[in-house]
Amino acid sequence: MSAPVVVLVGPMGVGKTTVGELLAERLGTRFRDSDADIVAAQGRTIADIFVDEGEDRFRELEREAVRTALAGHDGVLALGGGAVLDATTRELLAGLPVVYLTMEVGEAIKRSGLNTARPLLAVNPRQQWKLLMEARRHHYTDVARVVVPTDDLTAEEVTEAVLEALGLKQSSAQDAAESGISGSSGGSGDSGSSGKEKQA
Ligand SMILES: Nc1ncnc2c1ncn2[C@@H]1O[C@H](COP(=O)(O)OP(=O)(O)O)[C@@H](O)[C@H]1O
Ligand SMILES: O=C(O)C1=C[C@@H](OP(=O)(O)O)[C@@H](O)[C@H](O)C1
Ligand SMILES: [Mg+2]
Repeated sequence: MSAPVVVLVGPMGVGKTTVGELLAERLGTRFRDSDADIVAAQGRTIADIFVDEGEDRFRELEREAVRTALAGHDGVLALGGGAVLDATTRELLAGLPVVYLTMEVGEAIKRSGLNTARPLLAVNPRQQWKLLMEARRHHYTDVARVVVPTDDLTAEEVTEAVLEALGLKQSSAQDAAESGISGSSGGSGDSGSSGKEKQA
């Protein structure tokens, strides 16, 4: 049975979809996103599913979408921000290379606050985001192998930090060997922001 090489979790707008695509490119593997799978299967937007059938129904669809993706995908998988609310999903994530992308509330509002595609933030986004994080933060932490803060980083920088945090980044010696450069010294100027192992 295949298993994803990276699973991204974290709040709405933190960059799971964006960084997931970049990671898949860097790793030469495929990208999958539970929200996109739901939209494709349902032929409706996430916002329409929430309006037509409510959040509970969306969570059911999400549970099945995540289960299917976890069982049949060996690339990078981005989950919707609320997927970790489901206990079965959290169990399925045990032992996998799960990365929790984090950001502060101000950054969250910049990235997604005014985006009506995310119905849970449509009204009073700052307060909603804080409430959601209070309810979810411990789940993200529980399922994650590593935590990668994303404030003040570009999506490309977050991608590098994720690779580094999971030990998937080639050393500069390997990079140099593959690109035919010998006697390399010094890095690319890449600094800081590597992910940290989650505290027990
Ligand atoms: N590191 C980043 N810095 C600034 N903006 C970002 C970053 N990562 C993603 N974004 C932007 O934030 C928005 C939400 O990103 P997205 O990947 O959809 O997040 P998620 O899938 O976690 O909800 C998009 O407009 C995206 O371009
Ligand atoms: O956090 C959530 O409850 C949600 C996050 C969204 O995905 P992103 O985290 O990719 O924005 C999407 O699944 C839906 O709008 C609900
Ligand atoms: Mg997304």
